Amino acid sequence: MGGTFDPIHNGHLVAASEVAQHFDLDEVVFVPTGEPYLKPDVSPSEDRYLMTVVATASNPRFKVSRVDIDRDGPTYTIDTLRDIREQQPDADLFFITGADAFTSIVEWKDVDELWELAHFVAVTRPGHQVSITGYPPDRVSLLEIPALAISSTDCRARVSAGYPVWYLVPDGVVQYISKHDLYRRLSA
Ligand SMILES: Nc1ncnc2c1ncn2[C@@H]1O[C@H](COP(=O)(O)OP(=O)(O)OP(=O)(O)O)[C@@H](O)[C@H]1O
Ligand SMILES: O=C(O)c1ccc[n+]([C@@H]2O[C@H](COP(=O)([O-])O)[C@@H](O)[C@H]2O)c1
Repeated sequence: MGGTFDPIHNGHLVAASEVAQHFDLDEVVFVPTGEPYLKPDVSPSEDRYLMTVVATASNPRFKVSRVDIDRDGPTYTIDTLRDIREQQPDADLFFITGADAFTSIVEWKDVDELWELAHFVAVTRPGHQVSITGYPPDRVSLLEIPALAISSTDCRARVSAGYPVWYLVPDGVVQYISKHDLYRRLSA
């Protein structure tokens, strides 16, 4: 599951857990982006990586990969999947996206090759419509999951405005945000 995770929140974790259960996955690898070229002004990748480590630590089936943050340049999923394929040549790969991310996939780099490297799972997300019609049916699935209307944007705005993010993000992530003074000085 790729994401900017700025910060990781319970919507991400529920999505990963639901997909793992539905597709009987051995593990879910969270891959924080290095340079998400469509998102300006993200927090340092090490902070986003460490929050992802903290958030996933209690689940033995959840892992975190550094492939995107250790690669220079803009982050493209085609590179993510090639790197993970190289590390795990025998794995059957699934790439998890929310409804909004899946809808933009036609604009992603080398989109036609993506289907060869992984099965894509689009999960439902409140406020976002999604359809998988027209995509390769054996390589793309749609999964309805419990609706959690949480976004990283909203979490950042809440911290900036002095509102709590308890129970929107895991406890360890609340503590990380506080200790490292993240999101206090947003301009918006
Ligand atoms: N509440 C949610 N339910 C389902 N999928 C989600 C949810 N939040 C995020 N996702 C999906 O998780 C992936 C990573 O999301 P990302 O890290 O960009 O979080 P975000 O909440 O969308 O962030 P931002 O608000 O900064 O755009 C994307 O595929 C996104 O669609
Ligand atoms: O490959 C691309 O061109 C591409 C364009 C936009 C997003 N992605 C990937 O989609 C995932 C979710 O991205 P985001 O920006 O919604 O956090 C993350 O793994 C990104 O690297 C990938």
